[in-house]
Formats: sequence, C-alpha cells, structure tokens
Amino acid sequence: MKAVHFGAGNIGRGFIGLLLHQSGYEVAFVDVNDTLVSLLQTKRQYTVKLANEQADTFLVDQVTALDGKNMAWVAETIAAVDLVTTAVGVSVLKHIAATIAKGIELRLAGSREPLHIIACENALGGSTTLKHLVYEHLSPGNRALADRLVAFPDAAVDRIVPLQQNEDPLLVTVEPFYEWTIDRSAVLPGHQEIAGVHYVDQLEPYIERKLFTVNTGHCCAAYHGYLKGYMTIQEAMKDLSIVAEVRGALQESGAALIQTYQFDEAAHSQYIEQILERFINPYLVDEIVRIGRSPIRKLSPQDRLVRPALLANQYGITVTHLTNAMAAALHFDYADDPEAVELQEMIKKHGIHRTLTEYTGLSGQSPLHSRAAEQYQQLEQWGPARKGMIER
Ligand SMILES: NC(=O)c1ccc[n+]([C@@H]2O[C@H](COP(=O)([O-])OP(=O)(O)OC[C@H]3O[C@@H](n4cnc5c(N)ncnc54)[C@H](O)[C@@H]3O)[C@@H](O)[C@H]2O)c1
Ligand SMILES: O=P(O)(O)OC[C@@H](O)[C@@H](O)[C@H](O)[C@H](O)CO
Repeated sequence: MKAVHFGAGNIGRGFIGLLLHQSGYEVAFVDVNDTLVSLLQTKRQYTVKLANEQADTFLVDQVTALDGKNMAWVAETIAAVDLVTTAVGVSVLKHIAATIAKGIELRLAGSREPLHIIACENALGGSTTLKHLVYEHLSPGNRALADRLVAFPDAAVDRIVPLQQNEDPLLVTVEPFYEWTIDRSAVLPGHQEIAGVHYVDQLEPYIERKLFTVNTGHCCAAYHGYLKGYMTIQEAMKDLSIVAEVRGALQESGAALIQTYQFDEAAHSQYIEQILERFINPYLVDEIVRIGRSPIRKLSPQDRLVRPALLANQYGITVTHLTNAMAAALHFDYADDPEAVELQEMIKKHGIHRTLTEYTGLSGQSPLHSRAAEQYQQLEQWGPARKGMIER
C-alpha cells in the first residue's frame, strides 16, 4: 500500500508517518522545506523516540520525499496511491488543494480505485474544508466522479509533538499517548483500516472533546505562561495560578461538552486529569510559543476558546476562565509570530473592543466580549512582570 503525506514536520513524521508505516504503507512525504525533503530522499528512513523513561524508539523506513513545489511530480504520485494525508496547518490547505486536484484528475482518467484523503489538522471538519478547496479546481465531470471514488473523511489527531532540538534533524521525539479518530461514515468500501486508528460513526463528539479540552487547556496554559515569562509549558504548569486557570477553563468547556454530548461526568473529569498529566510530561520540552502560535486562528469563532465559551454561555454556564484565556491571547505579542504581530497592530490602531469583535466574532453586546475586554485590562499588570522575568 502506498500513501502520500503532505507535511514532513513534527506530527507528520512523529505520528501520521509512523502509524502509516506500522500499517504497511510506503509513505512519500511532500514538503516545501528543501532540507527536509533532501534528507528524507537520501536516508529513506528516520527514527521516532518516545518521551518516556525508557526512551523507546521506532524506525520508520521505506519512506521518501517529494518537493511540494513540483506540482506535476506530486500529482503523478497521488494518481497512484491508496491514501493521501495532510499535517501542514489548516491555513496551508488552500496552498496544496490545486496539486491534490491535479492528482485526482490524473487518477480518474485511468482508475476506478477509491482514494481517501484525510486532513490531520487541529480544526473542525478539516478534510471537508480540504474537499471544498480541492473541488474548486475540478471540472464538473470530475467532481461527479470524485463524489463516488474519492472520500474525505474528517479526523481528529491527538499526540503532543514539540519543536525538535535533536542533533539528527529527522529524529522526532513524541509523547507516548496518541489518538487518531476517523469518521467511518465517510469511508468508501475497499479502505484498508489503518492500524491504531479509532474509526467512529460520528466524529463531532470526539473532535470537539479533543479540541475543547487538549487544545483549550494547552493554549490557556501557553498564553498565561507567556504573560508570566515562562518559556515552556512544563514550567508554566508548575505555577499553581496557571493550573487553576487551565482547570477553570476545562471545567467551563467540559460542562458545555457534557451538556452537548451527554458525556459521563466522571469519565470527562478523568479525561481532563489525564490531559493535565500529559502537559507536565517531564521528558518533553514544549515551548510556549509553539502552543500559542497563530493566535488569530486560536481566537477565531470555531476554535478552542470562542466556540466552547459560546456553547457554555448558551447553556447558562458562567464563563470567566475561557474569556480570561482570550484576554491573555490578546497579550501574546511574540514578534516572530505573524498573527501575533497583526493582532498587536490591530489593538494599537483600533483598540481592544474592535479587535475582539473582528477576530472572535463576539459583538460588543455579548457578555463574553465585555468580560474578555475587562480581563484584558486587568492582565496588563503582567506585562512588566514578563519583561522582568525574560531579562533575568
Ligand atoms: N505538533 C503537535 O503536537 C500536533 C498535534 C496534533 C495536530 N497537530 C496539527 O498538525 C499540523 C502540523 O503541525 P506540526 O506541529 O507538525 O507543524 P510543523 O511546522 O512541524 O509541520 C508542518 C510541515 O508542513 C510543511 N509545509 C508547509 N507548507 C507546505 C506546503 N505548501 N506543502 C507541503 N508541506 C508544507 C512545513 O514545511 C512543515 O514541515 C497542524 O495543523 C497542527 O495543528 C499538531
Ligand atoms: O497545533 P496548534 O497550533 O493547533 O496547537 C498547538 C498545540 O496545542 C497542539 O499542537 C497540541 O500539541 C496537539 O494538538 C496535541 O494533540
């Protein structure tokens, strides 16, 4: 079996590539990073190391890489594989859609074998988004054929893979835990199930539970941690006031999830505790600026802060920690993150209220808006504390 995977980065190599390899796939990674592509082409293998006491390792071999800038080469390869996966970042999907469409077009000209395309990004409906982007490049005839022969099952992926600091540039250190959940209802007959993947009939509860617990808690710790001058999530999670913010936010999103999906309360509390343990894994060094990256995406209406806050608010659940995390996100002024820079410029130019409305979609009438704005002013006090800690 053959697969093309877009994005040979942390989750690409450390999670998707590993599981596909373990299921018997030969994986061709597509990336635009020339160094990564050339190393994978030369070595044809890499190692995944678990962040645990034993530092278990796994060899992933029979891999290759394709230059993502070479559309014709990538499309020809897609025409001949069984599976296409992505882990490039949800905002990059629009840049790979034309190449995938070209691959589908070539494939449909000569084959009636089904093709599955799965976006493994942190977003609701990632594969569906990719499908819409790909369909923009297909002729009406090919769209009709693709409706029958090409499936885009949505998925949720969970494994913490930090920025890598290894001497071997292909080695990737990952946390031991993983969960890859795929919407079975969108899978076509003939799909060979991927070992280690959990296929479910309805994905929404799984993806919302993951995004609004793991990622909500993670960014909450990151934005508060950044404000207080911590460099890693492990450092931030030693600060009890930050842990209290994270727990508070997860109780708010948890209460909303329990109401929406009738989750068992005790099981959900256990899920939260397991996630807090994962954040403090002492064998990982996970930088706060990675977890806080792209604050505009993280503050958007469908993402990990605003959507659970809106849900909770609808159910009459008091929301203060999620809005406090939004307020902290608005203080994330990391100069190397283009979205953080844009956000800070917007605040400087137009003030906090207009910025909140523009990026979160929360109108000035929303109580969540007023609370986040008020908390933004209260958090201002941490600015000097952060600078002091970073200078020390
Ligand atoms: N790292 C994690 O813990 C984790 C866990 C679950 C989900 N995710 C999600 O996985 C995705 C990737 O995250 P990551 O941490 O692996 O990021 P990353 O930056 O390590 O990897 C992304 C890779 O995509 C490549 N890329 C960018 N543009 C491309 C293009 N046009 N064509 C082909 N390749 C391109 C980059 O060069 C990079 O190698 C994100 O959506 C993220 O939210 C990450
Ligand atoms: O990848 P992002 O930017 O959506 O979120 C940053 C982290 O929270 C995220 O990568 C987690 O490590 C991951 O989602 C764990 O499964």
